[in-house]
Amino acid sequence: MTIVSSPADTGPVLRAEAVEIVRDGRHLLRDISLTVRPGEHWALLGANGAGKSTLLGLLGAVTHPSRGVVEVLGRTLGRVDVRELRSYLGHVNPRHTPDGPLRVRDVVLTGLTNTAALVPRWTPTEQEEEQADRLIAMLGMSARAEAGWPTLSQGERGRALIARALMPSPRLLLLDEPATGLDLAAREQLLAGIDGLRARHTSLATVLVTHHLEELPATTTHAMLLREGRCLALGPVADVLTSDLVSTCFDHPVRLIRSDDGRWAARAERAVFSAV
Ligand SMILES: Nc1ncnc2c1ncn2[C@@H]1O[C@H](COP(=O)(O)OP(=O)(O)OP(=O)(O)O)[C@@H](O)[C@H]1O
Repeated sequence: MTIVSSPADTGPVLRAEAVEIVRDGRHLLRDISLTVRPGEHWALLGANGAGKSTLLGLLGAVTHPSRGVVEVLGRTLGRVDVRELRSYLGHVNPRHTPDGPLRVRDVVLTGLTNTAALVPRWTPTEQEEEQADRLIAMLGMSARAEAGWPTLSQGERGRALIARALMPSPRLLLLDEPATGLDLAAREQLLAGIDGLRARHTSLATVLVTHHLEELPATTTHAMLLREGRCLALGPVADVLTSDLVSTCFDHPVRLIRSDDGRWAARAERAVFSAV
């Protein structure tokens, strides 16, 4: 599989400059600037309501900024057909609900038309069918390819939705809390799947939203910390994922631990009570 088909194949995959989003007179995002290059894997972290999903909506060409500039795959929002632009992106929304009694392979194929159901009178080519089967295999789902969507576990759905998002061979994959609702084994399988995907497709860029550091794949290269709609810090993970910055971000003292396998864990700092 080649992950190359999109406008403006060179340069940053995403660029936001001095972006603001205002709704009902309230700033949901303020002064956000960010550049994502091919091969970078960003984590977007912040407490509930910090603005992560709002920012991902901008980066996925779903919404427009109130002020500032957003370029997605080299195209400036506001000057481009966003529906066409979106067809070049992979966007994994764990709340995606397929329309109708679809099998896993059908749901993956709907990634090509970016629809909830199979488009009437649309028939995938042989190559597209093969692509779907390759992606299903890559995400470890071959044994469930013929299964009906309602019979899947949450973890299986998560992996099938990543395969769906990869159908248009995107250069950019956006993942909105992909581990939500997964049990321990399913989460670990999902993270291994994301690590494997990044290793195989070295120019793919990803942005993953979460509020749990334990849900970050080891291959995460960069992070942005959002707090109350503002960027608290951004850059390589070694600079940004520190106990001090994460404590400020979540308004709670935490100790950050990075284990030998490259994964992170956060522990709340306990208050020390002295005996009287
Ligand atoms: N269309 C809208 N109009 C008004 N307020 C909105 C709108 N969309 C989101 N908000 C508010 O903007 C803030 C940021 O929401 P957002 O969903 O981006 O946060 P988040 O960081 O993804 O949170 P969570 O971790 O809880 O999912 C929240 O206070 C939310 O209520």
